[in-house]
Amino acid sequence: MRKIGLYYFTNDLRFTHNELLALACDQVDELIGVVMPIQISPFVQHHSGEDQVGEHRLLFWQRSVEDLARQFEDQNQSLFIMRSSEAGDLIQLIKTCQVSNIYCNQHPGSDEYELIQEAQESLPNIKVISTNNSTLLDNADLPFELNKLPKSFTRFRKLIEAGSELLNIIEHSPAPVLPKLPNVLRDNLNIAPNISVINTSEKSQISHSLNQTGVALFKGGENAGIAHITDYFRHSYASHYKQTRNALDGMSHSTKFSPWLALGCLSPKTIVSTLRQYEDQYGSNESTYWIQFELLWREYFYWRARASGHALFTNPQDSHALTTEAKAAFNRWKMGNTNYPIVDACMRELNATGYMSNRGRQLAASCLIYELGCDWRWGAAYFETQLVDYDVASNWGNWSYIAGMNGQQTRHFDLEKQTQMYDPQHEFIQRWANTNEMHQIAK
Ligand SMILES: Cc1cc2nc3c(=O)[nH]c(=O)nc-3n(C[C@H](O)[C@H](O)[C@H](O)COP(=O)(O)OP(=O)(O)OC[C@H]3O[C@@H](n4cnc5c(N)ncnc54)[C@H](O)[C@@H]3O)c2cc1C
Repeated sequence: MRKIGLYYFTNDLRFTHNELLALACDQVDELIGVVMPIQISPFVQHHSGEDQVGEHRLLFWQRSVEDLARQFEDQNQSLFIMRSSEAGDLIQLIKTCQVSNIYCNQHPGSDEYELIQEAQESLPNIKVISTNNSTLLDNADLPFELNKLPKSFTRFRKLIEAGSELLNIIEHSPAPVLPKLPNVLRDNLNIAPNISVINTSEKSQISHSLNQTGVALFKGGENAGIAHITDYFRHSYASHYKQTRNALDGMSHSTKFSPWLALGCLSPKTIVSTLRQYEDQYGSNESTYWIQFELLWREYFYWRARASGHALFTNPQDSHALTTEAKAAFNRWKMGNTNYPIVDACMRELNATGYMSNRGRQLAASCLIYELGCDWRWGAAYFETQLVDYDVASNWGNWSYIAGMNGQQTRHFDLEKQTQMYDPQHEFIQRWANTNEMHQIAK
């Protein structure tokens, strides 16, 4: 019997160096590639006060999906988008196309994970092949059971680094050859009303409006991501990363890999593999090590999200008790009008570009929680709507970490002192003080 596979793309929007896609192409005779639409949940809408995804995040995602769709077209295939991320729609599609195998990344978000579980429970004969397609490590690599994940990052990192072969990654996965689309779909697309073909020739609706209000700092898609890492490692930035990474702006002060990593346009294995090549050629130092160190933070939050499930989104100090004053402060924070100049500059940068430095994120989060007395989840939810590099595990994990959840110490930053350290001449603050100057991003 012919095997029909369905590849469900979530945060692994890439064609090459996609081990799971290569596996699917090897195992099935016909393949349907579908992308999950970008959406924010009612929980996030409620906590952020926003009813849609910000234009920068949406545009980056659209470009990434289009880039992937183009790679499908190059092999005379099509990439589809689901009309919704409801399990019912997915189940309907599986039944209509007589799918036997589903391939999907092990997403750290509990909603995404449950969707696949629901499909599997309703269709017990379906084979679900789900691997860690967006992390450095696989479940089997972990030197501990997931329910015994170390509480502290340092302990986690040391255990991983002790198994040194885990991080000696040499990548060699050729671009896959796609099986053809199932005949049933090719002959009549109308039989699957819950999906539509991604048309790469249509101009994105929002790109025009974006030019009026902000700056697209990053171009979505695997090709743009590969161009970015190639360019990054062509320079000597990696050899100075540790000294520059905390800067509030400057495109080369930190790697800016995060948007492509978040959507899976780039695999972290590609980055580590390229980093190793750079070290072989130009030598390793504390800075090149530190890029790996930061990628291990990403890894830590991924596994923490997997271990926590829904608990990642809870706050024992429920915000119902919070006053309307806190809500008003939250709205001012979102707009960059808190009267804490460093935080306002960061928030205006986020709104104008969809990006904020790591230092900026820490200060903005600390201010919302400790100066303005808001529920940390409001801020996490707002970041979710805006960040081009939004990643459920890194975002909610970092916020809960600063808020001192999970038995961790709280992280309250002294904004005055941080301004002295990271913006002593107030250049960054000035750049964003006047919203008319939003386009002046430091290069
Ligand atoms: C409140 C808050 C929210 C955040 N939300 C996100 C998010 O939604 N998505 C996201 O990718 N990162 C998030 N981060 C982590 C970090 O701020 C960004 O990864 C980083 O700023 C991206 O810029 P870069 O690629 O130049 O980072 P670099 O400094 O160059 O770091 C290299 C890579 O390491 C990883 N990394 C670095 N720092 C962290 C960290 N603290 N936690 C997890 N991974 C890290 C990223 O993948 C990054 O691309 C958040 C941090 C905070 C404090």
